[in-house]
Amino acid sequence: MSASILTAINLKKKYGHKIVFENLNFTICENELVLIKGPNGSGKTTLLNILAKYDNVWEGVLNFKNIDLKKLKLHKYPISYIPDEPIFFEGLTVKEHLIYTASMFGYKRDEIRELVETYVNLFNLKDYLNYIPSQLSKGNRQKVMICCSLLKKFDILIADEPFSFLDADSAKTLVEIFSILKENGKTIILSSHETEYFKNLIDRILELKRGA
Ligand SMILES: Nc1ncnc2c1ncn2[C@@H]1O[C@H](COP(=O)(O)OP(=O)(O)OP(=O)(O)O)[C@@H](O)[C@H]1O
Repeated sequence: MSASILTAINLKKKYGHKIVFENLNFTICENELVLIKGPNGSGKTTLLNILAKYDNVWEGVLNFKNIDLKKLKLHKYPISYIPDEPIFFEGLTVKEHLIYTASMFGYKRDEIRELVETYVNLFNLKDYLNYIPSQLSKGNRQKVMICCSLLKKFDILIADEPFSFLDADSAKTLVEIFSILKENGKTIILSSHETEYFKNLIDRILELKRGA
């Protein structure tokens, strides 16, 4: 059994008086692919946003290898996130997004060029490099977001409905990437209604109940 990488103790999230979840406890181990399941509105996106530091208003404890995640600054954050709705920088082209993202993680110039080229080819984004993401289709925007998230250095990759707008080839590519990440010891946490794509990679299911 691998060592634990992420531990949640008594997590609680509420919006006003509405409790999304409370007393939520779980441990995720290194190298696991964990599927977060639950009906619409059960709090999957809410939980992933908390894990990804997109949401800092919650109660409880979240530890990454015994380090309090709340205390880790963003530039040292070990989790990369593919959110369900892509978020981009105003006015930057696809190419600039990819280069800028990779350059924040200490890669050398040649490494950045090679990495960006690899992901651009994997997701067929070559024709869109000089576009602003808002000019692209939903699927291509999603692919740019996926590439940006993969260009970061991380121990854990979190993805919220990453297959939603992808065509079959891109979905297959993403599953292959998940498989390679797992081979390289990474941990993956994802929420998806399209489990058919990656069912063979799932190690464990974490089920959220409505109003749990
Ligand atoms: N900003 C917000 N303000 C108030 N309530 C919110 C907010 N965001 C989410 N919620 C509520 O929190 C609950 C959980 O929402 P969440 O989006 O996490 O569910 P989900 O499991 O991801 O749903 P789905 O499967 O539909 O994507 C819902 O009841 C939702 O209405």
